[in-house]
Amino acid sequence: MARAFLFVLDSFGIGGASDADRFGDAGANTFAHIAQACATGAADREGLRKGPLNVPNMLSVGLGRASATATGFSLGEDQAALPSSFHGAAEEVSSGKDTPSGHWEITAVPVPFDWGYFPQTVPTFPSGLTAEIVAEAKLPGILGDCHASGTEIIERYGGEHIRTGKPICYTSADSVYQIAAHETHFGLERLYELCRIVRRLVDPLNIGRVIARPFVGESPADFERTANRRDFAVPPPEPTLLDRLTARGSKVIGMGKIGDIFAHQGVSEVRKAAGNMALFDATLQAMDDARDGDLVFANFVDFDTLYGHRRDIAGYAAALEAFDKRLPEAVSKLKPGDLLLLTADHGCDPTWTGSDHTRERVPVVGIAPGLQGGDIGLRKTFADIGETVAEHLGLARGRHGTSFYPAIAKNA
Ligand SMILES: O=P(O)(O)O[C@H]1O[C@H](CO)[C@@H](O)[C@H]1O
Ligand SMILES: [Mn+2]
Ligand SMILES: [Mn+2]
Repeated sequence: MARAFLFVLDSFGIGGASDADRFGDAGANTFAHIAQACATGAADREGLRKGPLNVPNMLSVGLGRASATATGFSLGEDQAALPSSFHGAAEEVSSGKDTPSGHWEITAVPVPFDWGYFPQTVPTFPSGLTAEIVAEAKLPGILGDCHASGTEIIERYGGEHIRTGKPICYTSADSVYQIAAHETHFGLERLYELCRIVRRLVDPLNIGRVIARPFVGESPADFERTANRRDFAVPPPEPTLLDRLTARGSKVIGMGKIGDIFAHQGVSEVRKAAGNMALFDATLQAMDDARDGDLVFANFVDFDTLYGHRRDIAGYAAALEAFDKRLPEAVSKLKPGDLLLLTADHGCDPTWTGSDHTRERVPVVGIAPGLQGGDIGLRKTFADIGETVAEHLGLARGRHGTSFYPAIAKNA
């Protein structure tokens, strides 16, 4: 049984989703398009990075082979696989390409129902909803009321927000109601309280998340979002892997956004840190703290928020390279019987149009010292990940997904 470590590289898709055209995403491929841009020098940035995408450690646990399974794209020469490493790709069955759907499906609870979405109109929010929010939260009104990129809308309305006290409300292709407000002029606690009110009011519309997007700065040139983002998600529709683990007394340590994504259900402990690297440090500490039967579940959000949505190819490539450099530190923490698995919750191809997520397959790669490892092929649902971790940690089978544990354990 030992321990399990699940790392989600938020938005690191590898293309090839069979239903991508339903989302307008046919051909989107976060990994391949970044790698191709790097190969041509299109992702060079002075002082940041240069040349071909340099991720040898992820390749050594099978990222290249996982990509080949998803679409046929592989990055240069095949890398020597580490002993006990396994690799494959997984397709999402949930109806949305959002963060909660991806994470819940990873924990063996796919989301078959359709979320509520706000239309591509201005205003985007129903007038009755806005009237209720304004009245209950005693606001002078709202700004935005449209689909937008979070950084651009702060640039556009940040000044007016500070002057008028009206929060900036916007949405995206995801099932979200996002609220940007200044940490001091509006107040961080007041923003969270507003989000709680909105959470309740959008429940009947089946909206997945209300997200507080606090920022600081005094002018468009220096407005900056802070690490105090908070997501108010609806709880998963069924008990997840996390609930099944905590119910039998195991500890689930949720790193970064994990607690919020699961509406704090099944998460024994939340540990946060600002930025991927600080989060990596905190995750290494959590790996030390985990006992047999425990799960450390980490979400590395910068890939998505800072680079995917911002369509910043060089930034995304540099973030992958920085993560890759640290991977051996996590691998060195593994003891016989442990399982480390790297995956993603959806794509966010920085070469794609717009600023939304992209429907993609995700990598399922990792290492399980003591097991044989090998090719796990193309999995039909992310839920296979959750069921594999469940079997590894000694839980009974769940209702969704098929464990690939027998495949990697054979001849161990
Ligand atoms: O543009 P920003 O504010 O980063 O918003 C993005 O973050 C949201 C939550 O992940 C997504 O729905 C997308 O809209
Ligand atoms: Mn995500
Ligand atoms: Mn996102």
